[in-house]
Amino acid sequence: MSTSATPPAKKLVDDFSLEMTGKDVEALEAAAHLIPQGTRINVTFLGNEDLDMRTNAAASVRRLGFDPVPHISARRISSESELTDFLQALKEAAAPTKVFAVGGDPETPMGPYEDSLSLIETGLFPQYGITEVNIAGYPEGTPVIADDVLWDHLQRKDRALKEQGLDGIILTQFSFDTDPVTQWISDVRNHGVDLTIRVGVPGPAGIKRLLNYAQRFGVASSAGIAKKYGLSLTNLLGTAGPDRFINDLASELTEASGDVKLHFYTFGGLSATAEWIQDFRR
Ligand SMILES: NC(=O)C1=CN([C@@H]2O[C@H](COP(=O)(O)OP(=O)(O)OC[C@H]3O[C@@H](n4cnc5c(N)ncnc54)[C@H](O)[C@@H]3O)[C@@H](O)[C@H]2O)C=CC1
Ligand SMILES: Nc1nc(=O)c2c([nH]1)NC[C@@H]1CN(c3ccc(C(=O)N[C@@H](CCC(=O)O)C(=O)O)cc3)CN21
Repeated sequence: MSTSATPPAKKLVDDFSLEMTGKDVEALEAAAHLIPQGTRINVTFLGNEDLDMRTNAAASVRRLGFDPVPHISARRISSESELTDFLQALKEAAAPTKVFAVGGDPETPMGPYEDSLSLIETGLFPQYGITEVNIAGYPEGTPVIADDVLWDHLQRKDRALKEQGLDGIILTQFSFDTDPVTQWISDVRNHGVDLTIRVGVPGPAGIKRLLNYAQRFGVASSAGIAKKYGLSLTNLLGTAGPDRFINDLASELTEASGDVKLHFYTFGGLSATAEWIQDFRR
């Protein structure tokens, strides 16, 4: 159950995107009737899945009438041929026009690509039918990368994409607090970056799971933030959804925020998220 969306929040939820893992193909089939045709569905690049699972998941997204956005994690790619094999397999199975290029959590790159800029700079994406590259954004920063490095790379990726005639979108790490998000959106614009921003929000999920992921990814979840979001620290068995977060965010955005949309991290709850969104928009 969720509280309902304010009118600006309804607008913000339009054209949302979702995320699935390579293990979620059956879950996507079950949830498909709840999701508008053409919706962007991202396919994660987790370390415990292989290229076939990811390709197969992207193919199911396409087959069910959605727009696949496969993730490519630079540091998890062991060779150039692994990258081109993956791009070729994706093209044949799912014909994606969009990818999410991200650095990847491994401390040391497993092959020739240290970061997402190196993936973009291979110039390979347009050769495989990709017209839009999504890149990561961190409203709260991220523990392993210094802020000045993040800003520098954001600007360089923006420029590299424009030079290749590729569209770009920023997809953000999830957050439980809208304050750093709205501040960061304004900072992005002040850095001269005009790309559409998809703010990452968790779908409804168990509080324990949400707090675990937050800790793993360096997302703030202090008692004050948890309370504001609706995460009860005394009821870890409960669940929490992003209704307050989305209503707050919608009320804090201004003309100067530019184009802002939402991306839902489903964390194993694809159907629950799709149902939650339907309910929230009603
Ligand atoms: N936001 C998201 O949804 C996701 C984020 N990530 C993680 O976010 C981090 C950065 O990715 P991007 O923003 O695309 O950065 P990026 O690829 O644009 O790299 C920016 C700078 O940070 C360095 N860097 C990247 N990953 C690093 C790491 N794991 N450890 C130490 N230095 C690193 C790069 O060498 C480069 O100098 C990675 O750890 C990535 O795995 C991973 C999956 C999803
Ligand atoms: N730094 C960083 N690294 C990431 O890998 C990452 C982020 N940030 N931000 C959020 C996204 C979304 N992420 C995830 C991570 C795990 C599942 C997942 O479904 N994992 C399990 C099943 C669920 C569970 O048991 O918790 C799996 O099957 O592997 C989904 C999305 C990874 N992502």
